[in-house]
Amino acid sequence: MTQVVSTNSPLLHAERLSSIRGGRVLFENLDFSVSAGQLWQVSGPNGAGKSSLLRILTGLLEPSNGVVFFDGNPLNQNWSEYCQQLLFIGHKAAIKGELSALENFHWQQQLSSVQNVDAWDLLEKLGLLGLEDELTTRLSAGQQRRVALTRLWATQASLWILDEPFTALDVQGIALLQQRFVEHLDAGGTIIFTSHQSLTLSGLMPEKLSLEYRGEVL
Ligand SMILES: Nc1ncnc2c1ncn2[C@@H]1O[C@H](COP(=O)(O)OP(=O)(O)OP(=O)(O)O)[C@@H](O)[C@H]1O
Repeated sequence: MTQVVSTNSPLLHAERLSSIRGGRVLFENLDFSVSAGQLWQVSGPNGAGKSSLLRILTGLLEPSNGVVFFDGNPLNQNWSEYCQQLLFIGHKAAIKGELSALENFHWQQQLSSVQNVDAWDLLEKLGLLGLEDELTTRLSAGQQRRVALTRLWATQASLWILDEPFTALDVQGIALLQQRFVEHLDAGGTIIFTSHQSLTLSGLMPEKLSLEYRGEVL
């Protein structure tokens, strides 16, 4: 069951966020608010700073300037609550190549708060049945992505931050993931994701945050 934060303030609020990396200003003075139950898509060309922004929102990367608020408080003052509510899947899917799909699932289960889901049902849903004992490093890119995404069916986190979750998925995988988005949003959950593609499932109408590529070096 998704835990929904009850608050009148935005779930997540970015104030005057700036990021300078590799000697380039990626973005400056970004202000936006994400309410519980919303779907946000961060888009922009390669190198525009999408992953950097997501990592700042997760607290993994310090902004050069600005503050991220969760439930009305700066992240560092609300850290333990934030970690309980957050599920982050980065661009490089967090799976262990030396473990099988099944072992990866169990490993993830031990790391995070999870719903009681049947691993075999989940592997079947994600088209991984029959591959459960294969080392994930030997799976295709799309299959590895599917292993990483099993977390979305097992988590209790209400806020999902997902970097390129659709990468490498086939048509059926994309549809499955979009359906999972719908279920999470219907349950009051919140999703912020990056993608170069448009969502195809009707009913999924993300708020858009577009970053531009700024080539000038400081
Ligand atoms: N670890 C790092 N150290 C220094 N600079 C970095 C680092 N990672 C990224 N950068 C800089 O930040 C810029 C933006 O990277 P980022 O990954 O946020 O872009 P992106 O919009 O997610 O790109 P893509 O669409 O290719 O995934 C890069 O072009 C690079 O100059």
